Amino acid sequence: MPNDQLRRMDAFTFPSYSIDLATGEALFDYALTGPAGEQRFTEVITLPLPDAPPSDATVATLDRVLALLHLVAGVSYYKTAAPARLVLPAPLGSDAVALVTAVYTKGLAEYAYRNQLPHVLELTPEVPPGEVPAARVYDNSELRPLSAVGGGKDSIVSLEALRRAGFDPVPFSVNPNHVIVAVNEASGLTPLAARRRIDPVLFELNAAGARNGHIPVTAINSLIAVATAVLHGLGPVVMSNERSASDPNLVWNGHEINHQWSKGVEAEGLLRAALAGHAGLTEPYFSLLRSLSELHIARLFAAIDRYDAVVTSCNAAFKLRDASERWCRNCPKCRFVFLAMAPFMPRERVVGIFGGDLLADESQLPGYRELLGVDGHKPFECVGEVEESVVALGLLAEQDQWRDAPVVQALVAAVPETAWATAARSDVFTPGGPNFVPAPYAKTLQA
Ligand SMILES: CC(=O)N[C@H]1[C@@H](OP(=O)(O)OP(=O)(O)OC[C@H]2O[C@@H](n3ccc(=O)[nH]c3=O)[C@H](O)[C@@H]2O)O[C@H](CO)[C@@H](O)[C@@H]1O[C@H](C)C(=O)N[C@@H](C)C(=O)N[C@@H](CCC(=O)O)C(=O)O
Ligand SMILES: Nc1ncnc2c1ncn2[C@@H]1O[C@H](COP(=O)(O)OP(=O)(O)OP(=O)(O)O)[C@@H](O)[C@H]1O
Repeated sequence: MPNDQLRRMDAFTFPSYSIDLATGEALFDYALTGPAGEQRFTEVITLPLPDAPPSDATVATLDRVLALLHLVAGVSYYKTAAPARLVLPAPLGSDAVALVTAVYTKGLAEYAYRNQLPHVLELTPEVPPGEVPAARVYDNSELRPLSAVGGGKDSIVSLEALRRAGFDPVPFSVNPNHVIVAVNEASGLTPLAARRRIDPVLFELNAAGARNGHIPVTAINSLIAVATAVLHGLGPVVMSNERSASDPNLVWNGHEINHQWSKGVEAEGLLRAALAGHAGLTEPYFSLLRSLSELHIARLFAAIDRYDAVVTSCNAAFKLRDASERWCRNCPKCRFVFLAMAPFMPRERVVGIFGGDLLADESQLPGYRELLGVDGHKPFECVGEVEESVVALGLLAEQDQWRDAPVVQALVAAVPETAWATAARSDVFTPGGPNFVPAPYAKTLQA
């Protein structure tokens, strides 16, 4: 469909979803409609099948989770046109409406900002009137946790903490690539995996110039994980979303723009409430690392060395096409994670993990100046706060192995006095902020 027709679409709808329990294949249908016609999409998500067929009660709970996943996963297709109307397919309780509203507004906020589409930040879903039958209550709180694995340091820290504390976690990933497969192999645990196939029409529309941009992918992965946990009779989904994921990159038209919104604590609360209200799950989902800074997590990671040959946090390794093999060594996330790990490891270890020494390479300086708040705003990437970067730099400047590295020297000279003063008072190693970690898991990180 030509781009000018796409831009005249006035509504996004959710015609149907279904699951084939013999194959685990779920189909999610979407439509853009308007005077120029209709553009349909189908996303296919294949859940891993359990050994025994699920009970009727399990299928009923699963159906409620899939109903939420259907609504949330529509963001990928909505964004090609950004019509003014978001028309939901069935009556929905207030918790679920709050989740959907936030996913399409706050979750698409970076997209709205970059495409200059302020109406997206104000979208209000149209919900058909009617009662939603109450969900059966499903107490999953004491069952084995499903631990989401993204191939980076954060989920490794969670997996190992859960294991040490005796929770017997099951690793879980959506579309595991070679990095995630290698991380799972290094863990020695038996993982579960789901497959997600975005409608290829989306890539054709992108190539033809459709609107594009960042989407709240963690909300989608989280709901796929919850659906898998329900189908397999497992307990809470454990995520590894850190404290700084809740902090916005900037404010635009009075709205916070946060690249990591669906990793933040607000999204976590909304997802939990929607899953409790709409699907009856007592303990659906939480982030074990919520109260920790990225720098703190990096310090915890440094105490674990069995994943050094495989751990990869760089997003370029997770692209659907033309992915890098491991760290690309030239993006904000590579720069930040190198800076965060370096204070807690021998130099040769961190250089070995990344395959290069970013702090010896002066071409990295402009990117590091952004991370340290010397230039521009916090990059639209999964990176820690400016304060965390300054604290890390301060720690490096005290170490013989790093003090003379060219990038460290140049940055120490560039960081303003005020930033050093803030870093000196910093609480980056003190857990804090709101979290939803259930009581039995609260001591996990100290085990
Ligand atoms: C890997 C990555 O960063 N991708 C972002 C990038 O996409 P790109 O075009 O370079 O490559 P692909 O990922 O292969 O995607 C191709 C197109 O497919 C569409 N798409 C993909 C996944 C999806 O779930 N929905 C989609 O619609 C999209 O049109 C792509 O162009 O740039 C895109 C545009 O800005 C981003 O949407 C891609 O981000 C992925 C969805 C992704 O998985 N990103 C994570 C690595 C990520 O950003 N994680 C955040 C957490 C954010 C959150 O709130 O959940 C983080 O690490 O901070
Ligand atoms: N493909 C995936 N399947 C399932 N969960 C995922 C996937 N990718 C990321 N996640 C989860 O989403 C959350 C955010 O991902 P993120 O990339 O920030 O974490 P990470 O890979 O563990 O660590 P890092 O921040 O070092 O990259 C984490 O809980 C992670 O486990």
